[in-house]
Amino acid sequence: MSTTTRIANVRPYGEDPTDLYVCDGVLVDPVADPDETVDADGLIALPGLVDLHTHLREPGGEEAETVATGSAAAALGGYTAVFAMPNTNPAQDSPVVVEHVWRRGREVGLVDVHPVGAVTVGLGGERLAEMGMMAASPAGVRMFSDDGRCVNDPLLMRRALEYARSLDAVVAQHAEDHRLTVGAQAHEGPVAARLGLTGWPASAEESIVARDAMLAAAAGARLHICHVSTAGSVEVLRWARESLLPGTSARVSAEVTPHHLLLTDTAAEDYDPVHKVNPPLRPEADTLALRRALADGVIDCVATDHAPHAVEAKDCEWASARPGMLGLQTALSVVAATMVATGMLDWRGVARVCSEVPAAIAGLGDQGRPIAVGEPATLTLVDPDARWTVRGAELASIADNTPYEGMELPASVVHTMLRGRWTVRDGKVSE
Ligand SMILES: NC(=O)N[C@@H](CC(=O)O)C(=O)O
Repeated sequence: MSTTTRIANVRPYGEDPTDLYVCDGVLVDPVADPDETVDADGLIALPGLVDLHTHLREPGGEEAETVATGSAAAALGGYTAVFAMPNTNPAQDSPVVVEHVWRRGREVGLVDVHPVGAVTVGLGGERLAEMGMMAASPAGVRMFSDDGRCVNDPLLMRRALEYARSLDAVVAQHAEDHRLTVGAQAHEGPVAARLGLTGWPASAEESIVARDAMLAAAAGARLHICHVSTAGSVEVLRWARESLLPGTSARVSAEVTPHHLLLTDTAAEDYDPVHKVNPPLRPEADTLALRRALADGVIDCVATDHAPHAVEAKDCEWASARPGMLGLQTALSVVAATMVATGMLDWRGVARVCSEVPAAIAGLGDQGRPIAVGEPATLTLVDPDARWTVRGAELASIADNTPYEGMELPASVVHTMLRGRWTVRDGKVSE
């Protein structure tokens, strides 16, 4: 028998309080005697968050994260769908591996897990992977990326875009010209020079963004730029939108990570590898340009680049440490701190950049939907007035490499609902 739930006094998108009713996984008209009432006084309802950029590490990196622990972190962070990047071991470059990750996601059932397919075999940058076979697998892959590596060869990138177009898929590029970042450890600038760390120049990212926008325009294909980190990339994207793409069938979208909205290159001054990430943290002028670009739509959405690493990979000297930071459980709070508290986005804007737009970029039909009768009951309920202190050891991930350790952040996720089922209640994963 169907049960009905009333979510009482909730504020959709931060607007006026109302009651939402849920039955059989969808939002329905008011019901006289609901089976369950959840008091949501003071809470904001957002459509469930969608992350286009997550590293779940399974298969092969289970000492840092698994589909189960990463799904728990995602649900606790308010996410209802995540895209799992293919730099696993073996890589997600074949139908069998993407299907494995997709099935594990369904077994765990806390969040929709969409495996991203590799563009090239083994992320080796030499031969295209079986993109068509991955698209045809039960995982239905529609996003391809070599994330962690750039598809550096322009001819291979062109072929990938053309092939993706025929599959109605998007290529997500990790924009880094590897010829310009050999040995790079931190943003190329005065801070890295002072610390004696080899620099990662902004132009290594910006030149690939420009090149790939042109390749996408010529191919009439869909390109997504991962983790945009510089003011120059924003200007290239703005130019592509205004001058290059009109009149073509191409689409170019872009994401920014929470850590690039909040943290700057000076974080490396403590030489703590928890602050080492790819692309590197940039100077404050970039951070502020990224916030403005997210507010005005030149950057389309937020993606976490959740990158768990085992202790051995981080508890070492800077140069040997692996790049990457946890992000799933802190993303919404960092967006609240950088975009809402600064007045640059309201909660409707947060719904747009953390749910609606990423769902549209990935072509998800049943996520990022309006909070309205007849729509899926896939929701995140947020306490905008809460403040909490981040403790890596208390996060659901196996790894604890959060750059926000000990930091007090605003806004917390209280409940998460996936198609009418609570995945998180009162800040805890539902059994
Ligand atoms: N973003 C990161 O710093 N790390 C990513 C991959 C990458 O290097 O982009 C990871 O998989 O750890």
